[in-house]
Amino acid sequence: MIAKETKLQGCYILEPTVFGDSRGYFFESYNKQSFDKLINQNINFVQDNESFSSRGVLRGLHGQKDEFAQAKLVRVTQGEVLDVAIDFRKDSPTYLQHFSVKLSSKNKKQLFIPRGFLHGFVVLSQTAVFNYKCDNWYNKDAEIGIMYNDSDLNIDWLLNEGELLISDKDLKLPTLKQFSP
Ligand SMILES: Cc1cn([C@H]2C[C@H](O)[C@@H](COP(=O)(O)OP(=O)(O)O[C@H]3O[C@@H](C)C(=O)[C@@H](O)[C@H]3O)O2)c(=O)[nH]c1=O
Repeated sequence: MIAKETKLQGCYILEPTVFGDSRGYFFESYNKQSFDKLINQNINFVQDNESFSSRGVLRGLHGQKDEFAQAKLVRVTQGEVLDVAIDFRKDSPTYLQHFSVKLSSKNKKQLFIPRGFLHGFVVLSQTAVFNYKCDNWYNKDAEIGIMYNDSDLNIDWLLNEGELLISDKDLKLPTLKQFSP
């Protein structure tokens, strides 16, 4: 596995070492010892999630507040998505900046998103299976979010607005200007 820090402090792109042979391939998708060493932190993941979505489905921008914040290690095991991490840490030099990367079952890239970030993705392939580890439990009451098309964040989702499929819940999220913590 190799890791490269993105422009957002503490947010890393990881690429596993893939062993291919006549049978197919093998790779370690997560190994606590090497992962912690690569990102120089001790992360204790406690929950694994999986979602399935069709092309155009956009989930986000989501986070959990205060002591319920979650760091996430995200990857795609079928299809391709554009994944977006937004630095939502008030004290960070890159506060409100975002980082986007295509994650796919083909490139096998993973993104580590620290606590205090918002996260979202849009599906670029016909369908996609999205898998992620979280270092804190889901807490419905601690959920926070910002509207995906917030004009201050100005995220390029690569697809046309008409192609997007978004939950009613996400369409009710506030803009940055409306957001009150
Ligand atoms: C996230 C989550 C949802 N749920 C339930 C609540 C709800 O009934 C159903 C669907 O939830 P949502 O609509 O919030 O699912 P979704 O929009 O896929 O939410 C996810 O989006 C991505 C971008 C993230 O970063 C995740 O942390 C998470 O917020 O699943 C859990 O039981 N546990 C969980 O950890």
